[in-house]
Amino acid sequence: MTTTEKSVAQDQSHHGHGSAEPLVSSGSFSAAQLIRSLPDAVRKLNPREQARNPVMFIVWVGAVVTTVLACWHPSVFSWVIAFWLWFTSLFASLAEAVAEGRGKAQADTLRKVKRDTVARVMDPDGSIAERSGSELHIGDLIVVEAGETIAGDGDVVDGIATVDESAITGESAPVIRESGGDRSAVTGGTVVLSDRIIVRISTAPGETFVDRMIALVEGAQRKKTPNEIALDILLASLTIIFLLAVVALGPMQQYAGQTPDGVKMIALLVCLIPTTIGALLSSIGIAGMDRLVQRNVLAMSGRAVEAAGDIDTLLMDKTGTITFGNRRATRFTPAPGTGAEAFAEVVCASSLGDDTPEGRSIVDLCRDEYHVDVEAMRDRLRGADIVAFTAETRMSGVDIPERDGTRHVRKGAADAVARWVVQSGGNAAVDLNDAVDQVSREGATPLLVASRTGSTPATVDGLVVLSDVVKPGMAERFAQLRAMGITTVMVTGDNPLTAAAIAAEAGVDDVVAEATPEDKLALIRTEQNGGRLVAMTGDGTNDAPALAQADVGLAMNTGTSAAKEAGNMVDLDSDPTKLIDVVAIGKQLLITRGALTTFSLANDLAKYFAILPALFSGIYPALGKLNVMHLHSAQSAITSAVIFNALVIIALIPLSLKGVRYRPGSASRLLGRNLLIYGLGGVIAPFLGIWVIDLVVRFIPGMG
Ligand SMILES: Nc1ncnc2c1ncn2[C@@H]1O[C@H](COP(=O)(O)OP(=O)(O)OP(=O)(O)O)[C@@H](O)[C@H]1O
Ligand SMILES: [K+]
Ligand SMILES: [Mg+2]
Repeated sequence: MTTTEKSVAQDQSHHGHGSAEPLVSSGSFSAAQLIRSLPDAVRKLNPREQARNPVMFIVWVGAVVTTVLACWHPSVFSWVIAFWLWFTSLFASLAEAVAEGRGKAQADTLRKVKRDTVARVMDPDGSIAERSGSELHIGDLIVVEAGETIAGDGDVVDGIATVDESAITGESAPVIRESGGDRSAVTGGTVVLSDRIIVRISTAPGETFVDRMIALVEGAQRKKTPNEIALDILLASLTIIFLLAVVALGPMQQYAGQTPDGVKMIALLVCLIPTTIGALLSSIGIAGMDRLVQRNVLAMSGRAVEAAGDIDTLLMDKTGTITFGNRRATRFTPAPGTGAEAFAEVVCASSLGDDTPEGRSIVDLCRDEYHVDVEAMRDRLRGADIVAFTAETRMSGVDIPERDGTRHVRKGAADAVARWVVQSGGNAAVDLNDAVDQVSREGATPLLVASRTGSTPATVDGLVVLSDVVKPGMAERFAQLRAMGITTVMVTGDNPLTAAAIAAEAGVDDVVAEATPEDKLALIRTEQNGGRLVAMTGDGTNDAPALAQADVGLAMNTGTSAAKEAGNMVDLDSDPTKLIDVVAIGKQLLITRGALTTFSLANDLAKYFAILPALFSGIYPALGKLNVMHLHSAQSAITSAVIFNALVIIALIPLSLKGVRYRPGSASRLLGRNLLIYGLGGVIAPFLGIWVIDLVVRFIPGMG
């Protein structure tokens, strides 16, 4: 076994792990995190930071004004309220600081990966110059050999190597990176273990994958999602309504012959406005992203995480996503009348210029099994025109100038080659059709090989069999997706029979074969026009348009740079069924936000009714009868409410970070259950909490 083969085996076994892991890892949380984040939370109390959150900004302004009033007319009551309003602001900042703090350690680890490396840059004339990794430009070609660190992100344009990506993926098994195929992307900071590759730099220093990962885990570039903005607007509107309602109390009190008390009115306002969800909203979002990072998925936008929670359809490509993606030639079948050796010569000619992994595996088979003199063949093909493989033509080949006219050789998908044969007046309906179907039904990929010289009709020469292996554990994971209400569709450029065979083995719901990149894109648009949210996973450059169009575009880390750039998520483990976790985490995020919003609003409403009787019984004695909890006085009631309001934030930080439990099931039942727990709980909690706090607060001197 060569090093390369050995690591392929490791690569494959490592993919298998994913299937046995739990559905959603609940985030960790410890009280120590609260203490550690305290300095950051204090830093967040500056007005610029506070102004980003309308609800909490009102609390902050309230705390400032109350402090001024307390200095002006000092009283125990004013000072107690001022203190607890500052605590409210601090607790809210703490929620965000704790959520952000969890990414900081990870960011520090990643920074170590980013240390500057010297790159050997290949100039157009072939000479090599050493340059610092931070001075690389897009398009530069760098040479990396065994034992060296890759200086920047890019695609392998020449060679094949095993690469240690553990610094980024945490996975110790080396992976293969090679030119030409869908496993060409390399990440700056990873280490080449064997062989030598030439990499074309695809990202500018400072904007690399690791840079983006650091920004992501630190939450530095976190933007509010449209849903969060909508909720912010709703909360701000509620805040304005309550502000007006509280201001209107002033004249009412004056009318009743009392001087309005500024501190009391500010305290009442803070109790009424939705501070709980206002304080926890951003930490819920950050925690969602963080949970994905824990699962080795990098989400480039919060919007994608939310969309994942509502996905209806999942599209996947076949090779490299459902299968391992090292499609290799395993046997040749010549057409009747063509000799095995003659056929191997033709196949070899068609593949010598084909720089895809499939093409190289064909040349290997020609040399090893059919004893073709590959070097002699290479010499003979010097003046020939290479026809490179494209996903549109689904063919590759070569045009060789010969004495009696140009000899055209093509190999590719059976339907594409058949069309090429018919176009030149040849007969594609050869005796190989049964063999093609047979190979396809096994789930292998048949490539037809055909040729013609000058203007004579083309003939089919034979068949190449490419084999690939379905990643283990697919069927049960797709069954889980089905239970979540998600339809799985395999879209592949391969022929319908092969596609159907692999689809059956992998257990997907639907399959689309012979799809070009445009077809994949069109399929997503059709789904989206039908009002469905679509996720796409893929690894190839030909998947990039679809990855960009999908609501959730999950690119495999093994894929090409183009795919990783186009998608809005990257799975470092390159496991398409990871989408199950992504969906679960997205759903959990939406559910958690819904639950805490329900709780917050119910809570505020209940607080109002809990303290109203005690507050106004001085003005309207009849209200005193409604003071069912026998709160001590107006002052103690409002103080208790403010304290309760602040403590609720602290109490709910763990839930906002860990998320509400999510199990696949009917959405309406889940909604009903959450309304019951968080709606009813939100109504009852303030009555209990304020009653208990009031029992203590009443002993503070000056509480009436
Ligand atoms: N090097 C090659 N030369 C000629 N034909 C090829 C070559 N590689 C693949 N093909 C043919 O082209 C078809 C499409 O390949 P492509 O890699 O574009 O598929 P795809 O759309 O990415 O689908 P998937 O990745 O799911 O197989 C293959 O099924 C195969 O028949
Ligand atoms: K409140
Ligand atoms: Mg592909």
